[in-house]
Amino acid sequence: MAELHKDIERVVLTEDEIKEIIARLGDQINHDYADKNPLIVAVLRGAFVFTADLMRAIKVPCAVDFMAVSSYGDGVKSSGVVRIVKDLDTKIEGRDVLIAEDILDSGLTLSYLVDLFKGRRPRSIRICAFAVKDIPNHTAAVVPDYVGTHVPDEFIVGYGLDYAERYRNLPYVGVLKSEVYS
Ligand SMILES: O=P(O)(O)OC[C@H]1O[C@H](OP(=O)(O)OP(=O)(O)O)[C@H](O)[C@@H]1O
Ligand code: HPA
Ligand SMILES: [Mg+2]
Repeated sequence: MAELHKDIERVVLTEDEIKEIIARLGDQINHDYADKNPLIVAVLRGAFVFTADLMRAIKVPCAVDFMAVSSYGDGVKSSGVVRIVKDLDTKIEGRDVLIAEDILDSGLTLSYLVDLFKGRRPRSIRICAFAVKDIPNHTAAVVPDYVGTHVPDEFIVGYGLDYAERYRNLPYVGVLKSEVYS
């Protein structure tokens, strides 16, 4: 277990727990895409760590492309507006698209991307979310096809997830001490 960063209140997912999640998601995807050649779309920046691990657990032929969007900026709350920073380079018409996302929180980012991609006429479109935040009395507009784990309704960092671009490099997921952002 890596040494705990001084800004982390507590660990939510250890490195070992993350490994188990990746192995399970890989098994599910390998089963469901056995005769397919999916295009994995990593949603940058947050999903780059998760996607790199997930790709190595996927044994079927697959390709990867990157879509960079941003809605949180340097804060802990969504701005409510999803900004495209970088679009895909791949034409997705007729492709089996699998979106790899680090976290589904308000659901705004994923519902925006699904709507955008649907207009490009892929053969299928599915979502693999590493973490889904359990927000009381909130029903997200999208339901992922593959869910790594559920996380509590707190701002978390690590394993690709940032606060103001920091902490993405932590190998575990943890809750940030509130004094860091308040
Ligand atoms: O469900 P939502 O409320 O839309 O939140 C989830 C999105 O927010 C984060 O991205 P962010 O905008 O912080 O960009 P980043 O990936 O570059 O950190 C995260 O990586 C997801 O993409
Ligand atoms: O809890 C979170 N942490 C980091 N980035 C995020 N983007 C949405 N929710 C979160
Ligand atoms: Mg972010």
